[in-house]
Amino acid sequence: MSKEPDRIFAKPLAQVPDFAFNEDVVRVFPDMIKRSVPGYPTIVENLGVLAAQFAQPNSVLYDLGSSLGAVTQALRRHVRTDGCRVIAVDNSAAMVERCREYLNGQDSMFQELLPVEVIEGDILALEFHPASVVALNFTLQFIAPDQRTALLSRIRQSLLPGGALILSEKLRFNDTEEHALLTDLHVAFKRANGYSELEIAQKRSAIENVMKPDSLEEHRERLLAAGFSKVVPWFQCLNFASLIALP
Ligand SMILES: C[S@@+](CC[C@H](N)C(=O)[O-])C[C@H]1O[C@@H](n2cnc3c(N)ncnc32)[C@H](O)[C@@H]1O
Ligand SMILES: O=C(O)C(=O)C[C@]1(C(=O)O)C=C[C@@H](O)C=C1
Repeated sequence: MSKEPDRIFAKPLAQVPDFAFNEDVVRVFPDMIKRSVPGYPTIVENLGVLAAQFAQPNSVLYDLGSSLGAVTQALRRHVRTDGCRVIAVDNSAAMVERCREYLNGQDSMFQELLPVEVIEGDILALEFHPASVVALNFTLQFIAPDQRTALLSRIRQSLLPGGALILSEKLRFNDTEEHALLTDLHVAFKRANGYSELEIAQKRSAIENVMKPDSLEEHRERLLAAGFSKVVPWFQCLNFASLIALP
């Protein structure tokens, strides 16, 4: 994986453009996400462990909004169920190109990995195969809020008995004090990871129009409305959490 440090917002920008998963972001993405999302390495590795418990024989495991394929690689490290394959989907051409290179690298280092297909496409337009595991790892927050229930309903309909959706998101909090505290602590996390006040402020304005976090209560209600029967949070670090939703 690229070790290039994220300096995208280090210099003052006359106007901060909306955040996009373009070539510049792709180059620094492993560093950016690790320094920005508290608990990210733990979530990704354990997503593989969880997936191994839900994977059903001869089914598909989806990594939706796969970026550079970190989740896909974890699925391939942990899932040994017969006849499973991974489908990774992202609508950023730059991400997909680099993801394919990284997965070729994983194939050349390890044997007996699950087969994988990387699709450049919109997850809102995807025809789902019967699936046992669907991962949305920090992707739903970039989907327009009015499209989220429809997407989750389609995922629910594709899920086989015994399968699961694993949904990781940045959270907002209905309680004003809780929201302020966890937001401040997230800024402290970024500062401790070497981001300057300018970088933190410019990144905040870059993502505010394109990334719309929900509260845990909103996630739970929406997942139940989409037909899931049970929602179980399994990880939270500051204002980032991951949930298991059962069909
Ligand atoms: C924060 S990143 C996901 C990180 C990745 N899952 C990981 O764990 O490393 C969000 C990704 O979702 C992708 N994305 C956003 N909207 C999408 C859509 N409608 N269809 C497909 N991919 C989308 C972006 O291109 C981006 O790569
Ligand atoms: O909330 C923030 O400040 C972030 O930087 C979060 C976040 C994310 O959750 O996806 C935003 C964009 C990048 O993909 C990496 C991290």
